[in-house]
Amino acid sequence: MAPTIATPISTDSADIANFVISKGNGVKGLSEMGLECLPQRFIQPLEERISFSNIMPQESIPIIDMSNWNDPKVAESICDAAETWGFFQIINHGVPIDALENVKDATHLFFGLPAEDKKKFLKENSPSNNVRFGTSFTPQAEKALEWKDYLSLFYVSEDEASALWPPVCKDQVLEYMKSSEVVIKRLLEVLMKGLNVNEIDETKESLLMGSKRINLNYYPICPNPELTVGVGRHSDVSTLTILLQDEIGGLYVRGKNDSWIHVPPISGSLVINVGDALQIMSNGRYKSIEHRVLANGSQNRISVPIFVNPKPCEIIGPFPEVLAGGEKAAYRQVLYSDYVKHFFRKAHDGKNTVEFAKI
Ligand SMILES: CC(C)(COP(=O)(O)OP(=O)(O)OC[C@H]1O[C@@H](n2cnc3c(N)ncnc32)[C@H](O)[C@@H]1OP(=O)(O)O)[C@@H](O)C(=O)NCCC(=O)NCCSC(=O)/C=C/c1ccc(O)c(O)c1
Ligand SMILES: O=C(O)CCC(=O)C(=O)O
Ligand SMILES: [Fe+2]
Repeated sequence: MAPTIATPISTDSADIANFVISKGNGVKGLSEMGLECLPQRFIQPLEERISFSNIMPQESIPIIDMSNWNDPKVAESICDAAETWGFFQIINHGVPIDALENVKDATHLFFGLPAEDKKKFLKENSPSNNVRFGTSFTPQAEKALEWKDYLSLFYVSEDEASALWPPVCKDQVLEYMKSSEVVIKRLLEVLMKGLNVNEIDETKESLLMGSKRINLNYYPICPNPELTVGVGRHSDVSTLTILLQDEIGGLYVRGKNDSWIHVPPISGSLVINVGDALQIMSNGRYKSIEHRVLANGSQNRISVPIFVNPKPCEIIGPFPEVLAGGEKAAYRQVLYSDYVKHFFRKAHDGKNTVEFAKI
């Protein structure tokens, strides 16, 4: 008789949720048990799984060389990309390659920690609301969980980060955030000029980039990648998102007519996307486009998005400069922290978040 292999958990949904979410093992813990089948809790309805017939392999989001960022042609391509695609990649952006490599290494270091160490940063144990380790986006609101673990860090100050962020990654994350400040400002300046906003004064700075959140995402090898997702369809609630991905790939952006376009990894590049806050402030000129991430059956993937956001206490709405020519406001004035709470209280649901602010 074949020996029975003791499994550390049953496949019962409650046991799986306890092991993954409450015990701090994450989906990485499940993946490393060598499961042969995806547990039921992660199986997405058919319509949420990526069908390869809708993927456009010949299409690509723009790739913009930032070395001559003062060149009006570069500015034009940035504004065009933000209007037409909502997504683009930048190369020669000035963020040192070492800073990118170090933050990717640090992401692997954090997720490589034993569950007991990562558990200290679960919502219920974390020393601060600004530091959170978790699995999936909103497990309490989701019918099917996403195959993703994350560490989410809301930046308040260097001192707070030094005191509270996980020691294995905090220096590298802070260095990456600091070294990306220049390119973030340049992008916002260019995008604002395209809206007739010629100066980012203190008020505009707080509206556009008054807060930042950085997530370290870990997508472990999945036993049945075709049945689940790494991240479900959503648009970001940020002003702009600056995303660093590794060499694995798997991010898809919504194209025309229900199609999906892959964002191929380009060594040293950064993916930039418009978030809902910028869509609202530009009165719909710049678009926050739906995107999602596939699970992978053979490789572990990481990504590191920086969400550049309005300050939570700011009231956002279409800029007066955009409405000056008589254009009608498509969005009402909303308190940004109300907008974010609305986003965090529901499962990912494509482009629906922005309905909250529509007139
Ligand atoms: C977000 C709020 C408003 C929440 O504050 P507060 O009211 O004190 O409550 P809270 O208990 O911290 O969180 C409220 C809920 O949001 C959820 N939440 C908070 N932070 C996160 C997070 N990082 N990831 C997932 N859920 C979160 C919590 O689970 C809470 O749910 P519940 O416990 O009420 O059921 C506050 O922290 C704030 O104002 N932050 C500043 C602005 C900000 O952070 N903006 C976020 C931009 S992030 C952004 O653009 C995208 C993030 C994202 C994340 C995962 C993905 O998978 C993804 O695709 C995208
Ligand atoms: O992992 C990625 O490539 C994208 C993740 C994402 O969309 C997000 O965290 O908001
Ligand atoms: Fe996103």
